Amino acid sequence: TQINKNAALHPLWQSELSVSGGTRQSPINIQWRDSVYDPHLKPLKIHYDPTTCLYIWNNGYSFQVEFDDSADKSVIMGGPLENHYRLKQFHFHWGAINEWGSEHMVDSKVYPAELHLVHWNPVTSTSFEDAVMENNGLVVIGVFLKLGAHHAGLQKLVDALPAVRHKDAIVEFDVFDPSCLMPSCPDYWTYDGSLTTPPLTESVTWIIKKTPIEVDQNQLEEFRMLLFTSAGEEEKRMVDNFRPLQPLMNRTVRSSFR
Ligand SMILES: NS(=O)(=O)c1ccc(B(O)O)cc1
Ligand SMILES: [Zn+2]
Repeated sequence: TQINKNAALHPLWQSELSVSGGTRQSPINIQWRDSVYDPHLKPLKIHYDPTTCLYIWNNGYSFQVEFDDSADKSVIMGGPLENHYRLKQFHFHWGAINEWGSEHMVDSKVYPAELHLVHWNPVTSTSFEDAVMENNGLVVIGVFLKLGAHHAGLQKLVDALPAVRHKDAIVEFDVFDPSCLMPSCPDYWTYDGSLTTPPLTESVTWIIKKTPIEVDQNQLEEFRMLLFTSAGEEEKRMVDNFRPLQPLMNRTVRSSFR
């Protein structure tokens, strides 16, 4: 398998080679012209219950908002999916500057940040942890962030970031509807891939939204004030927490739009 040229990006991935024998690793560069329109792809249906939001925490490589996934309250279905999937958490990846930060790219265009909404299949798995190891146990929706207008929905998240500045910090985050982070355009690409951080398991159906959401400079800069490090340690700013591009190998990216 291809050895990542710039794997020495971040301690988390420093020792990383492409998962030995990995044939469906993520992220990838989506070549628009090579994607294949699939008329059988249905519209994605999203029903998030804002009261299932639990807390926000700094896990040492991103900030993450966790949801109560003990019932089918916040679910997605349709699109390329055969059944419904439960929302477990969402998090972001971003750069030190606006010139890079996203994990996926579109025709080699990189965005300053990327949102991942992580869901698991309660029909074939009994828990998220099981689903991580299951073929197609997970669905991650990727949404690109671009520099532009202030995002009022995101600001509620941004206002909580100072409280989770250090690794392992956690703060209650009671009512939040992540649908507000979804672009209104229904168009997406979909392909079979993997987690982009260890364990890098090849269990993810990726759904990448074509249209980015806009956030402003101050909001991006708040992301960059988070720390990889715990309280008391020498401070390391949490930036560039994205994985290098992985080879497409024998995969086709399908599009829901012509
Ligand atoms: N970055 S990602 O969405 O591929 C992802 C999601 C979940 C986990 B995990 O729960 O370990 C790791 C990476
Ligand atoms: Zn991610």
